[in-house]
Amino acid sequence: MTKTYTNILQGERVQLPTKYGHFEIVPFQEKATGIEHMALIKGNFTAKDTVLTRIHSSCATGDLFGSLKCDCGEQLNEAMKIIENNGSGVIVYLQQEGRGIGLMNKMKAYKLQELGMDTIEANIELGFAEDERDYKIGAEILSALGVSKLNLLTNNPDKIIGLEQHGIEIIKRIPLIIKSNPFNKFYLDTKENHMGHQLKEEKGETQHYDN
Ligand SMILES: Nc1nc2c(ncn2[C@@H]2O[C@H](COP(=O)(O)OP(=O)(O)OP(=O)(O)O)[C@@H](O)[C@H]2O)c(=O)[nH]1
Ligand SMILES: [Zn+2]
Repeated sequence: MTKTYTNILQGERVQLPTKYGHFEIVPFQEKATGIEHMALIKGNFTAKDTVLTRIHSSCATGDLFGSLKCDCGEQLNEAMKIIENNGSGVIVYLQQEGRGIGLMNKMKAYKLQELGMDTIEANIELGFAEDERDYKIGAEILSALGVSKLNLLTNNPDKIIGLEQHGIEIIKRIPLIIKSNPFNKFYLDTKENHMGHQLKEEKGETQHYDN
């Protein structure tokens, strides 16, 4: 049954057995644009629970094809494993390809990176901000699922700010650090040194390595 919220429609929630564990999946559609997102859900929670959550922006190259140029695919798989082990949690999968610039532009950005630019310079050269995403729809999807307090799996401080701006409370950040490889080392270094991503071990925080 479709449910209607302010900016989104929520579709049918169904079972999704995966190689990482048994989840449920539910689609969402933005009313204004028709853009579709989805949430992967494990277990039961109530409004007062702090829910282990990953907000993941789509990366077709990494998530579908296992690209080694970024850490997205491994982060997604790792988040599913962590939530499965936890027994409950949510992954909100947002259609925000290329940090919100879309696939055509992301490939233009990759071409510029082949010519020597870093991931930020390439976006700027194309006339975009370094990151075009916002987390309003992500926050609305969480609200639709009855989630308002999170332990958030991320290295990206912008996600915390972006969700808090839309009424979601972040209780704890849990790093999601993937070992670098020769193809993504420069990209990960750029995220750490110029985009504020926290990719080093912090005192008191649990590390997750995908080996
Ligand atoms: N424009 C652009 N986008 C990229 C590039 N490499 C990866 N992406 C996109 O970057 C986004 C990464 O999303 P996430 O993995 O959710 O988030 P993140 O900002 O890396 O933060 P984490 O939560 O720490 O993973 C995806 O939308 C990818 O498609 C690139 O070189 N240029
Ligand atoms: Zn990626």
